[in-house]
Amino acid sequence: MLARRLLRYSASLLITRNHRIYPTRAPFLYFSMASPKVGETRALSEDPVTPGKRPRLDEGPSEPVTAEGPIQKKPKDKAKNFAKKNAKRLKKARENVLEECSPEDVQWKDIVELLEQDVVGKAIEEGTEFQSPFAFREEVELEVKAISPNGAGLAQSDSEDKRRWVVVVPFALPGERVKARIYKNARMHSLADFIEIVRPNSELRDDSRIQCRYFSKCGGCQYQMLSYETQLDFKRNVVIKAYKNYSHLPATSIPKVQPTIGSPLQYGYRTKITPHFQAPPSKVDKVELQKQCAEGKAPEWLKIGFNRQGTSNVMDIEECPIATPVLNEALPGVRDSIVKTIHTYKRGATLLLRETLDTAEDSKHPPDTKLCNTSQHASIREKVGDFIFEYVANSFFQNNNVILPALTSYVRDAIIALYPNPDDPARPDHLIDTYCGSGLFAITLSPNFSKIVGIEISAESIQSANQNAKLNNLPADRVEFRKGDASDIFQAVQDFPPEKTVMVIDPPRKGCDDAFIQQLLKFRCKVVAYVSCNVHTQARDVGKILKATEKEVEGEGKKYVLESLRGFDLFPQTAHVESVAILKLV
Ligand SMILES: C[S@@+](CC[C@H](N)C(=O)[O-])C[C@H]1O[C@@H](n2cnc3c(N)ncnc32)[C@H](O)[C@@H]1O
Repeated sequence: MLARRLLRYSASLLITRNHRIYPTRAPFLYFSMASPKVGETRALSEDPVTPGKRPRLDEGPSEPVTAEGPIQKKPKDKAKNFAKKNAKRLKKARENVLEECSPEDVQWKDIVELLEQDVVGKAIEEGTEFQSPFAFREEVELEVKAISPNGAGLAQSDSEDKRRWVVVVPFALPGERVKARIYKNARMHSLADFIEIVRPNSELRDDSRIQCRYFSKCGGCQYQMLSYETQLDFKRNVVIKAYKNYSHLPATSIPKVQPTIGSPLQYGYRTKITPHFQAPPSKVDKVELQKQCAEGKAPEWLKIGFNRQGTSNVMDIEECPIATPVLNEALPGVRDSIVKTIHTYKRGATLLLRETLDTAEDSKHPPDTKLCNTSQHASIREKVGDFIFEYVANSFFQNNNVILPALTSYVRDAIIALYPNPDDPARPDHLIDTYCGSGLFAITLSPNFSKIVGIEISAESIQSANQNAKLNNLPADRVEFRKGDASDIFQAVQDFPPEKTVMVIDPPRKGCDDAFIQQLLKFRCKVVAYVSCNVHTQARDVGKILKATEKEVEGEGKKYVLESLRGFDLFPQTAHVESVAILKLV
């Protein structure tokens, strides 16, 4: 009987606590939940939090579907395979060391805070940290206690035997009572689908604010029910918590986090969207499909859109209110063209819709007309204040154009504020823009610096950046872009005197590597402006930089201090926050 299945591991397992690994006794793991019915998958325990493919409750079973219906497997084999897979997953989960600053790690810290370290420590020692009190697909009522940086509510049951467990429920706010359905059990927590609000927190929630018909199903937005002011406050708290949890700095070294700067547009701001779709199921009758496609009738299995919340299942999306009007106008046509050609696809694909200024020389449109580009390799043009930027459609550029003047001028002003007197000989006038992309910071800050270099790993972006310098009439002997790995830049900038230099750092989500930080510490430029789309890795890196200089100088000489910290809301209605940290050598 599956219900009495006893999984025994004889080898000692390694379990992590606070990122330390230590051996423990070999645990016996009992699963006492009701046995799964044949044909039903159940997550007894899985790798913590990684949302993977899972059967959608509203979409029926997860078996491969053919034109004749689901392929039937022998029930006995299924149960056996399931138990085997589950045992493997559990073993992996127990051995899993969360990567510092990963989304799982960030959430785990909140779970520990909510449950309290003692409770978590005891469960780990007793080997019960994967023994969920909830069954797969169980519907539960929960009290939401906190909100996670990813925008999901962290909830607990008020029944005594289930209280020492967290349930992560999207679209639920602190102070609310919600109904949710468990779909995955992990270490000391479960993931659940939001079902409904039982008791709203009307101080925070007003559902009449929601502007998207897919909200609470699509995984794109989390905060449409909140006032914009509350969204900005939540994001400020994410910055505060990130520095508390990841910088390892004393509270006295962390300045008061300034209020988050909002986006001038809270809907219709996103200049790039990437809807995707899956290929026709292999058993589909291609001839029949082709006929259907020619008539422009979308087959039922074809979904073109974004991932459903918490899954990698695509949901059909016909409009996206956070995308610009130009992209929304183009979307139906792009979708139709896929419907008509879907029979030609052997694999799924991701579409690109990117807003661009019309650059055609023979254009009949008025100046500054915006168009939707769908080609991956086209040249995109946008303006940031008075500056012009061109870049290849599938390369990196910030996706909220309307906030960029505020973001770039904030970075400029925060640097200048450290040396307000233009005649101050100590005022730095050299700028190194690392991870520069197509030159956003180098070019927008160029009026305030006499010599500028940008470094970037993508040859295509460097080509765009050099072209952008020309487009903005910046001579090559003043502004130059060089292809290179940021970890290796300091060889390339030996003509930049550190005492005259400001450095902008804007790395990808994973932050800077140790090689980069070591070289930065050696170079020791006067000011560092660290812009980041992942405040957790930013906090980690800033902590490393400050601690290293503090240790080296031991109270003497120059060290970095964190002058200011502030979030920018590049993505309203979502939980994302961009963070700007200004460091000064004193
Ligand atoms: C977040 S984007 C910032 C781009 C630019 N600052 C902007 O705002 O448009 C990060 C950039 O870092 C580049 N990059 C990633 N790894 C790098 C590395 N090791 N060295 C240099 N550039 C890198 C990426 O190609 C990307 O253009």
